[in-house]
Amino acid sequence: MTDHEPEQALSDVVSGFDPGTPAPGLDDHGLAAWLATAAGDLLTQVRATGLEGKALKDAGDGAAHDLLMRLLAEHRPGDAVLSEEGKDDKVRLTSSRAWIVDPLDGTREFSEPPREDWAVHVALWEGHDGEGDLVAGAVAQPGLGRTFHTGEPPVVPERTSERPRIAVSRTRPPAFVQALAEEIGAELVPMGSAGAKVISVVRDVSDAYVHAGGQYEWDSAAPVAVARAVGLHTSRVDGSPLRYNQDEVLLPDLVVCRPELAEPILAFVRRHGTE
Ligand SMILES: Nc1ncnc2c1ncn2[C@@H]1O[C@H](COP(=O)(O)O)[C@@H](OP(=O)(O)O)[C@H]1O
Ligand SMILES: [Mg+2]
Repeated sequence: MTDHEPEQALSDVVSGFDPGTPAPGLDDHGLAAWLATAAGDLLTQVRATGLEGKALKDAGDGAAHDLLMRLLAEHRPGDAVLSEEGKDDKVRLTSSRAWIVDPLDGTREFSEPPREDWAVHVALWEGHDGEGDLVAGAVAQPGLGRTFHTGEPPVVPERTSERPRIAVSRTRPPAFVQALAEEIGAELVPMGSAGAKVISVVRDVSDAYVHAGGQYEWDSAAPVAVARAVGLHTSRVDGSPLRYNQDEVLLPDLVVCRPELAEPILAFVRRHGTE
């Protein structure tokens, strides 16, 4: 294989990709799921081009972003969009509808086949003047062949582990979560992608996801919409609500967990902070 072959394969994949058309009259939940699934399918093809490392990460981020922007402009032309990979158009702050998308969450893990802890996030916020909330969301996890969304929220299985399992970043776990785990008798489950970690709670692969130290609205919007729809607890680590479509898109910490774990986790943070 010559060096330019992966680039040629990428160009063929991107130009040849056909997402099809959404079913007529599809509602916002269904559209979010359709969009996330389509971008996930494209990313799966991008991952098979032979690109590696940074070239693969950049190709995935760019291809998924371009596809989502094109499809949103086509199917929801009046709506604002906030994407990790795009310029932040502040028109979203005066729009009553803003899509918040992370075209490829867990970019690092995407570039490490066959890891499956990466995802596509598509969420919709509705409101006015910064007062509003998430109304729909979808998280595609192509490595699992599944898209989790608010149109058909899955049933969270009975908890299979008596000892709580806390999902944390595999590359930058917050230090306080180790102390938290010791205090509540939990074990840590390191994993990439904020979406994959929230979905691990939905799937009973973990019981909580605790993060602090940095993150943006797109990292958590769609996963949090799904987590709320299935009845999980979602908040900042100080217990206050997660707020989206804000002027400042930094949203550096969160707790998503089975409802019975919220109080022990939040009580630990009240007592010890996150430093
Ligand atoms: N301290 C931090 N500052 C900024 N972003 C962070 C962060 N920790 C995690 N993230 C973002 O949250 C997502 C999940 O991270 P992790 O896998 O470490 O848990 C990643 O999104 P992207 O892959 O979309 O960049 C990552 O960039
Ligand atoms: Mg992300």
